[in-house]
Amino acid sequence: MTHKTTAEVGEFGLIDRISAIVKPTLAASPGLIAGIGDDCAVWHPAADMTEVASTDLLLEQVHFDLLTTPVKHLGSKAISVNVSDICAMNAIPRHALVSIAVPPSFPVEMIEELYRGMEAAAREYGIAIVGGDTSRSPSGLVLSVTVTGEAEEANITYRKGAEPGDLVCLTGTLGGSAAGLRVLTREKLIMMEHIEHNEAYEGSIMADLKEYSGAIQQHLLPLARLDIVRFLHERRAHPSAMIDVSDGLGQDLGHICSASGTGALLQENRIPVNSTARLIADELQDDALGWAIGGGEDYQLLFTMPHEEYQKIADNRDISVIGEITPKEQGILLKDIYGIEIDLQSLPGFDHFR
Ligand SMILES: Nc1ncnc2c1ncn2[C@@H]1O[C@H](COP(=O)(O)OP(=O)(O)OP(=O)(O)O)[C@@H](O)[C@H]1O
Ligand SMILES: Cc1ncc(C[n+]2csc(CCOP(=O)(O)O)c2C)c(N)n1
Ligand SMILES: [Mg+2]
Repeated sequence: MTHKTTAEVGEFGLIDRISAIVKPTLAASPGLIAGIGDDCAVWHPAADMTEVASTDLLLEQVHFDLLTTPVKHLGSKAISVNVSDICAMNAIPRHALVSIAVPPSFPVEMIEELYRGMEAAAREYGIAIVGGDTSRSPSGLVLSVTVTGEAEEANITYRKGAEPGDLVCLTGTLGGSAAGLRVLTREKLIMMEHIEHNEAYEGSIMADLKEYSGAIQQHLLPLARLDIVRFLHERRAHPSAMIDVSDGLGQDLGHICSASGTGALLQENRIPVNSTARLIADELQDDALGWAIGGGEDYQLLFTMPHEEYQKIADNRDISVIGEITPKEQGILLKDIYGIEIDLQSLPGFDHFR
């Protein structure tokens, strides 16, 4: 592969290349009037729909390590984590704006690969990438993605709205992303040690990561649960409150409970822990349930629903009932397999400043 520097193509040359890569996504926005190339993107929202918008930052060494993350995967993940926030409002994602700050040493081909990942994810979710911003970064790659979405006003689901007696529901499994990150970090450290001691790092000493792929995939390429949002719409089933699990089950359930003014009681034996995470926890002598509760980055949907409403979706094997909403005074508790109740808020979740 040849390597061009950003200095060779210049800012506008780079934007032209980016524009060409994301062009196929524009077909997803029939209401689009102007995409990349003017001071603003312009589109017609669908009639009678309410707009939602969300933005998230991804920083090198905070959200990703380029030694363990293929840039194409990173591009897809940057789109997915934002689409996940739109899904958490029970809305359908429509448009994305992507801003990047790039270190001068970063080859243009890697930026193109990053955008190929974004384009693939955008196609998967049916959203159009319609603009962004480009800058030099003095240290590390920075990505900022903003996604808009649409929903009928009555469908929009907030963190508030949970009521005592509602079931607490969760899509998919948890803990996979944290487990995947642990394996990737371990492999990186082994590689660095070999380099430090001037030893070859070759196939014979590289771990076979195949058996860990379920967790590594969950970490590098999480999928926003737009499939579940579409399913809820099809069944006309309305969650009373919803959030996506980005910082860990304990903390994100805490957000639903504090916004709704409720407590919750979860059953440990009902929490669907990723099976590869269990395998990895055994090997690393770590705790897969701890990753499920506090690891974060699984991007599953956590929602609450009255019993009658839940009957509309009870046949979906990918949605687990993990507990119930309780009055605020009862706290936010996890009943473990021995029947002992643990304060979920006392378990650590992800916090950028702690
Ligand atoms: N710097 C900021 N300025 C203004 N609003 C902010 C800022 N940071 C966060 N917010 C707002 O605070 C709320 C909570 O943000 P937070 O980032 O915790 O949620 P999230 O994006 O759903 O979670 P995650 O970032 O883990 O995916 C959101 O409404 C967000 O728009
Ligand atoms: C290099 C590296 N170190 C640590 C982590 C773990 N991590 C980073 S952000 C986050 C929560 C969601 O972030 P946000 O709240 O900003 O959406 C988690 C669990 C990682 N992915 N890569
Ligand atoms: Mg955020």
